Amino acid sequence: MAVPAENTPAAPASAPPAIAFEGVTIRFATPSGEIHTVMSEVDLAVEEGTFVALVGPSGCGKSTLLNAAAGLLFPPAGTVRVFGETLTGINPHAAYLFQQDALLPWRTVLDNVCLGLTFRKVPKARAAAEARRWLKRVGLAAFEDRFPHQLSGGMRKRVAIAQAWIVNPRLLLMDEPFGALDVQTRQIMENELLELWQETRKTVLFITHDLEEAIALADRVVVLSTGPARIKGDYAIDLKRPRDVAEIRLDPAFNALYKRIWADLRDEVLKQEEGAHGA
Ligand SMILES: Nc1ncnc2c1ncn2[C@@H]1O[C@H](COP(=O)(O)OP(=O)(O)OP(=O)(O)O)[C@@H](O)[C@H]1O
Repeated sequence: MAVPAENTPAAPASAPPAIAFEGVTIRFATPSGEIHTVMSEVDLAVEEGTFVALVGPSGCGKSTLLNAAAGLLFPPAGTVRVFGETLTGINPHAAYLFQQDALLPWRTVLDNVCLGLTFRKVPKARAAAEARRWLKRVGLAAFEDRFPHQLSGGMRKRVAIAQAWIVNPRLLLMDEPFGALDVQTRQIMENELLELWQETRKTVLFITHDLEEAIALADRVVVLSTGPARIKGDYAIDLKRPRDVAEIRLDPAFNALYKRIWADLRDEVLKQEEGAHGA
């Protein structure tokens, strides 16, 4: 049975959240010069080691929130804290995975996976050895000399995952990382991500349009309202782990959670649709 996240035991006072948005407001100027408030006074704390999924209607500000967590944009009001420290530049603890992978097309798979270590001045031989270890871990040991265009979508995603994990980030920011994959590949990748997460227990903030994916993967699903975004709902997902994303969908508790969260999300999606059609 799901309980609201606010009813779950609090983390020890000594451990600050991995990421905390405190009263975060974000505005953009529109081309006509008007100010568009994307989110207003958002408070959200993500405890270290948890997997949190963010869902919300299209355009409500999910990616914007992730960009604020990455230190790619700074809110005019409110604070973003990372492991207790106010974020004032690029988040040094975070790795970012986008829907479109950001592999360099002119570099081999091995060189792409090495990138983060190379930037950190890790000696070449050590970086290559570590990259090979990661390529083995994601099942791509035989593909290190390939270029990204010679890989399938799922394989490119595995390279991107190895690229992110190799630098041992404390926080993974994932913006619909599997959105562009076919259904079967997506399920395989979701299970691989869960396996890796289970081993490493990194903090994950994961955006998805797909509520089923959110429930199957996460410890907690946060629903954002249509703009200006605020936290509409916050649900603890206490389904058993380890999980298989296909099997967990058959669990009656999964269905019950889906119904509850969808009731929240559906209202916001309808409001967004009405707004988009000028109702
Ligand atoms: N750099 C920017 N300048 C101006 N407006 C922006 C900028 N970035 C985002 N926006 C606006 O902020 C709002 C939220 O965008 P965002 O991409 O965060 O939404 P989202 O929930 O991730 O959308 P989707 O689910 O469709 O990917 C949108 O109205 C978008 O047009």
